[in-house]
Amino acid sequence: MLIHPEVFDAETLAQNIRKVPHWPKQGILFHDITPILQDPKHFRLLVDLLVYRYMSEKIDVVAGLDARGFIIGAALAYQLNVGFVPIRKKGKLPFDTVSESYALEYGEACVEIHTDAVKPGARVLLVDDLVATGGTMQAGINLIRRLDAEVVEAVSVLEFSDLPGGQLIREAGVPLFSLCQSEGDMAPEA
Ligand SMILES: O=P(O)(O)OC[C@H]1O[C@H](OP(=O)(O)OP(=O)(O)O)[C@H](O)[C@@H]1O
Ligand SMILES: Nc1ncnc2[nH]cnc12
Repeated sequence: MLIHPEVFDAETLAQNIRKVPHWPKQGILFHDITPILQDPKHFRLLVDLLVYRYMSEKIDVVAGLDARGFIIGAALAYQLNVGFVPIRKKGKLPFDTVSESYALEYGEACVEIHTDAVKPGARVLLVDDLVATGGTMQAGINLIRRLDAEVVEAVSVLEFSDLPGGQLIREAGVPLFSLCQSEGDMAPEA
């Protein structure tokens, strides 16, 4: 049975995101969603809020970004009764892939998707835990578009509203739905 969104709201989720200063490097305030996942009520709330949003939409497949997008995306796909496609960090997928490189606040990364993972014209929901610079989500959008499929909406648990990531995604023509917004990912001076 689904938790109705009026029973719990997304503020409950925001309160369960742990902030870890100076991880993975000095100056970054890491927003850790694992406390949501490890509590069955909050994990269900997170997934059910998204199930309610998309259960009446025509979605062909959910794609999840490595790594926490796998957890949320797979649970959502299961409930929506559609398939799940992983978009993985470089070198992990065994079959033919297309790749996109991008910059993170704390380094560089490259993500890949199997070339047969989504059909041309498929309506895809793209899921990750967080949008900071938007580089990861944008790379995922580019991959899906390169397979001639459509990103119906990009979904995140948390969006940093003081970074341009969300805006960039929307300007790329993809609606972004974030359950929570937060300002500032800079850790206080040590
Ligand atoms: O909007 P962006 O600036 O691209 O940042 C967001 C990404 O950063 C984090 O993952 P990370 O790359 O740290 O990898 P991980 O999932 O392996 O922890 C997060 O889970 C997003 O995928
Ligand atoms: N501050 C942050 N916390 C968690 N994931 C991130 N990805 C990029 N910046 C991040």
